[in-house]
Amino acid sequence: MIAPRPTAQECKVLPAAALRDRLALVTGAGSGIGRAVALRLLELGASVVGVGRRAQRLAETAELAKTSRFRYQALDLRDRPAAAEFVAGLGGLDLLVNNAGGQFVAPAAEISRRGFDAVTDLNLTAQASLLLAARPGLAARGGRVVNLSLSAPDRGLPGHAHSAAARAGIAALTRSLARRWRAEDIRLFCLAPGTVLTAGAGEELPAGDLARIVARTPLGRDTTPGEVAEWVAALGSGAADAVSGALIEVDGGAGLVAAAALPG
Ligand SMILES: CCCCCCC/C=C/C(=O)SCCNC(=O)CCNC(=O)[C@H](O)C(C)(C)COP(=O)(O)OP(=O)(O)OC[C@H]1O[C@@H](n2cnc3c(N)ncnc32)[C@H](O)[C@@H]1OP(=O)(O)O
Ligand SMILES: NC(=O)C1=CN([C@@H]2O[C@H](COP(=O)(O)OP(=O)(O)OC[C@H]3O[C@@H](n4cnc5c(N)ncnc54)[C@H](OP(=O)(O)O)[C@@H]3O)[C@@H](O)[C@H]2O)C=CC1
Repeated sequence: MIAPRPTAQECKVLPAAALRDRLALVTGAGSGIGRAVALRLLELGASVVGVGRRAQRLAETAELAKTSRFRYQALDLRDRPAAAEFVAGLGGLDLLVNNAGGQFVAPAAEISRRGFDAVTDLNLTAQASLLLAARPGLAARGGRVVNLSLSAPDRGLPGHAHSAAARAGIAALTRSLARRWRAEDIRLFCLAPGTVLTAGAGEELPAGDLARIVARTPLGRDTTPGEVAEWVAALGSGAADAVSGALIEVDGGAGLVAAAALPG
C-alpha cells in the first residue's frame, strides 16, 4: 500500500510566526531541500542567510522569497577559512542548517583516494568546521543546529561507501557535540531524509534507480521537500527541545529494509 504523499500545503503544521525574529543560516539554499527549508523558515518569520557556490541559484531563491529578510552569499564551504570568516561575521545565530552536501555513486573499489576525500570533506569535515565556527554565535543566542545526513548510513548503502562513512560520522558528531555544548545552551539534531526527488537526486541516480528505491520503501513513496523543511523548522523552533543529539530518519521507513540494489 502506498501512503498518501502530502501536498506542500499539508506539510505546513507549525503556527505562523513560529520563527519570528530568529536568524538562520542555511547552506545549499540555492536548490532542492535547502531552498525549501529557506523559504519555509522565511514564511515562519525568520531572517535567513543562504549560502552555496552558485550565486545564480541563490538569486533564484531570493526571487522566490520576495522578502528582504533573505540575503545570500556565494561561498564554497570546503574553503574552511572563508566559511569560518563568513559565519563569524554573522554574529548571533539562532539556527544553523548544515544542508549542503552530496556524493557520486560508485562501487567502493572504484572510489579513488581523492574521490573519497572529496565526499567526506563536503559531507563531514566542512560541516564540522562550520559548526565550530558558528559555536560562539549559537551560544550567544541559545541556538539550534540541524545537520542533514542520509537515512540508514550504518546499515549499508550500495554505491555510497564514502558518503555513508561521512553521514554516519555527522550523526556521531551531532551526538558528541549535543552532549558537550548543552552547557552553552546549544541544541543539535541530525535529520536524515530517505529519497527526496530533487533535481540533485536526479543528477546522482537515474530515474529508474530512484523509482526502484522508492518502491522498496515501506511507505511506498518518497519524502517531499516540504516534509523535510517542516521538520527542520520544528527542530529550529524549540518544539523538539526535549530531544538532544538524535538522528531523526524522515525516510518512509527506508532504513528498516535492505537497501535497494545499486552497484558496489
Ligand atoms: C541505496 C541508496 C539510496 C540513495 C537515495 C538517493 C539519495 C540522494 C541523496 C543525495 O544526496 S541527493 C543530492 C545530490 N547532489 C549531489 O550529490 C551532487 C553533489 N556531487 C558533487 O558535487 C560532486 O560529485 C562531489 C561529491 C562534491 C565531488 O566534486 P569535486 O568537484 O570535489 O570532485 P572532482 O574534483 O570532480 O573529483 C574528485 C575525485 O572524485 C572522483 N569522482 C568524481 N565523480 C566520480 C564518479 N562518478 N565516479 C568515480 N569517481 C568520481 C574524481 O575522479 C576525482 O578523483 P581522481 O580521479 O582525481 O582520483
Ligand atoms: N535528495 C535526497 O534524496 C537526499 C538528500 N540528502 C542530502 O540533503 C542535502 C540537500 O540535497 P538536495 O537538495 O537533494 O540536493 P542538491 O544537490 O540540490 O543540494 C546540494 C546543495 O549543496 C550546495 N553545495 C554543494 N557543494 C557545496 C560546497 N562545496 N559549498 C557550498 N555549497 C555547496 C549546492 O549548491 P552549489 O552547487 O551552488 O554549491 C546545492 O545547493 C544534501 O546534503 C543531500 O546529500 C540526504 C538524503 C536524501
